[in-house]
Amino acid sequence: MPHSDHSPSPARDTFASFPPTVPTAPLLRVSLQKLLDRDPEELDRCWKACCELGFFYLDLQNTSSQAIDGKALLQDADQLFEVMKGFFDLSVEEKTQYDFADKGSYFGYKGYGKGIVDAKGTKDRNEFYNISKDDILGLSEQLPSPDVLNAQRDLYESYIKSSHAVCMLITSLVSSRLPLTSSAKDNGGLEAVHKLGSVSGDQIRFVKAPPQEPNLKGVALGEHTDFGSVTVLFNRLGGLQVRLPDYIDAIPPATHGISSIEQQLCNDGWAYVRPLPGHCIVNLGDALVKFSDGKLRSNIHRVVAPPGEQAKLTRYSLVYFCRPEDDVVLQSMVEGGQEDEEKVTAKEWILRRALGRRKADGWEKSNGTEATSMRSSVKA
Ligand SMILES: O=C(O)CCC(=O)C(=O)O
Ligand SMILES: [Fe+2]
Repeated sequence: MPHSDHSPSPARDTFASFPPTVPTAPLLRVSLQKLLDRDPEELDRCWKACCELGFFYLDLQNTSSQAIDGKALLQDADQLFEVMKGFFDLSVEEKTQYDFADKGSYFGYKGYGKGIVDAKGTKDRNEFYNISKDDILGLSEQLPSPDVLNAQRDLYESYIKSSHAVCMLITSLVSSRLPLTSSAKDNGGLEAVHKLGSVSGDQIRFVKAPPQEPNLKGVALGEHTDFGSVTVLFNRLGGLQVRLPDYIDAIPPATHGISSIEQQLCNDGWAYVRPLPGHCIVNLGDALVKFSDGKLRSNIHRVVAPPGEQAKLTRYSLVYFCRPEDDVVLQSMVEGGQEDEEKVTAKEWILRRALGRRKADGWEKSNGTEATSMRSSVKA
């Protein structure tokens, strides 16, 4: 059974083995320290990445700031990779006790094959465990969770606070550059709708994808845009792909040797994201597209089998999703922005999108801002 395999776990050194044979996405590398220092060039580069691709690397090394300690965040992430392995090693029966989808919640466990990856209802090939920020910070009731995870609440709290701070740094940068309406400015801009201490759908996600059959056009996690505002992602093996807009070219492979399946997986603008040690990947979600009336980009991405020799390894990833406060209406906050007919709150939006992907016929209803993501030019 794929979800109870004991294939080798990736250690830090597996970062080095990303193959030179596949095209990769040219994500900008942005320095956290320089952003904290308000380095004008770095702020410009980060803003550009948010508008053009909506994905960039954030270098967390060598930060000396009290505001956000990048090294501590990296250490928390390292520890959480171990914690999640301990959890995923539990029996399927035990893990399934923590699936709360039938109670209308996307927190807790999602078993292997219990989500869909396309409109045809094809089953996913990964497991998730979602931990609510509000649960950990005592803003909501504590959900049942297994002992192996309960023991780590202090670690989650530390990771949540640092990741949220990273998200707020990005949020405040884009808030300062967007032409916000005067009422949005008076109300405190984008930061004011993402307060750590307010009730929201913010969450940690643990992901495990076992090795996929090599002859399969395997998609572990179907193409999607993220539902919320800013995502902080740690992965160590390849497999994440972004679908590049037509104004951004992939970095060609350094050497020959791409497999025919990998080649097919790079059709239509798809390119692999190379994991970088010491960095997280930051990407923007649908809520920022809506608040900015499409000026910011929430790019389509998916997870396929890791490329090359990495395909034999089990892939883990760790995510923090920062989302608007539950009762915030997802609508334009910029001058001249289009009025959305539908006044949907962040809570309704996330529930619709997250739980729709758990139903065989839920694909269309659970779509987000993919159409905006596939537009062919940057909005002026
Ligand atoms: O595992 C990854 O690298 C990406 C995961 C992801 O996109 C998600 O959970 O939304
Ligand atoms: Fe995602």
